[in-house]
Amino acid sequence: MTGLSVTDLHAAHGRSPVLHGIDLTVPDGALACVLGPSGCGKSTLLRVLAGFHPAAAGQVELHGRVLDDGRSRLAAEHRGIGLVPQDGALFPHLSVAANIGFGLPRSQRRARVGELLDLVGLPGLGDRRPHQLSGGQQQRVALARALAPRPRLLLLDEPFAALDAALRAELRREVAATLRQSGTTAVLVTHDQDEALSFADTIAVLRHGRIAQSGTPDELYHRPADPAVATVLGEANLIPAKVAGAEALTPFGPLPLLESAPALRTGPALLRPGQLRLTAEPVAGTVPAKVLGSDFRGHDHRVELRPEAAGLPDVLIASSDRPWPVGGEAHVSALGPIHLLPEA
Ligand SMILES: Nc1ncnc2c1ncn2[C@@H]1O[C@H](COP(=O)(O)OP(=O)(O)OP(=O)(O)O)[C@@H](O)[C@H]1O
Repeated sequence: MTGLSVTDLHAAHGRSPVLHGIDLTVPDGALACVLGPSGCGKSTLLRVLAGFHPAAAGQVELHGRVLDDGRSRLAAEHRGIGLVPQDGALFPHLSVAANIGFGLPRSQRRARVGELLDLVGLPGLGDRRPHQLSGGQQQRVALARALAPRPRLLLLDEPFAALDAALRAELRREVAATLRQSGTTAVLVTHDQDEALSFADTIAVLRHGRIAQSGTPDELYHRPADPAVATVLGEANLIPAKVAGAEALTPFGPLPLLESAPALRTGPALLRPGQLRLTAEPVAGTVPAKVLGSDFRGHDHRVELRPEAAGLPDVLIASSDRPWPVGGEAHVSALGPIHLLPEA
């Protein structure tokens, strides 16, 4: 069943159009992510969904009920939509329990607040004030407060942006688990591709107020529609390729194709850093390269290389399980399958 359905949605700030025909479908209970750079219209989209900003045209529907069709709109307080803002926006003078129970009928408050404190992993902290909590705990309270009235849709506006990297990763895992446990349909907006890839069942890439592509994280990462989407989802090496039978001819030799019947015959092929292998000695099919940089990232080393072969980009990015001496030589080979993209 469809939870949220957005059709040909347009919105503007004054006379400046910001959203130019957004189509977005989020199945009931699914977690969706809208990924895009600053200024592409993410917050405007969330505000239209929440009912704080009017649609200029198009339609927003939640569980079959029209919320806005560009002419009439349902007031924000009647939409059953929760919002977790970037900074949590807790009431500083109220306890954690009072923050969570703020919008609830008095009779339900105690039981529901206790349930939510357990759900977000903060049992026993109901009497504290927000300033007595860490940043991550405050965001969990903001999530609990948004979930308290059992919203039909939860909107999350870069809710982890202010947290440090380790806590951000941990909290988004917890939040995704909490939302799945409560069966809540949710839309998260972010400019962080790791967040989108790890959080969502479906990702929509927003570019200049238009959805450039939507699909599962796996589809978008491995089969982006164009070079710009490829880059938004993570580091991308784009190398020239030409289809020949079941393979593509590339400067790394013939490589198998991801699609059995590719739509394109030539074009840049996508190789993620993990698809490049480095060896100290040349072997069949390797391309020599100079090591420009080697950075340890915990789980791997990001190696920047300048290939010494015609037809390749100036810089290649590889992922390696060991560091490579900067200024030294490495030999690069590529692993298929590869996916062809239209020219940028
Ligand atoms: N209140 C406003 N009045 C006029 N223009 C606005 C207003 N709010 C946003 N805009 C413009 O609309 C466009 C989209 O802004 P929006 O805040 O939706 O983008 P965003 O993707 O959420 O950006 P960020 O990630 O930086 O928050 C931008 O060009 C912005 O300057």
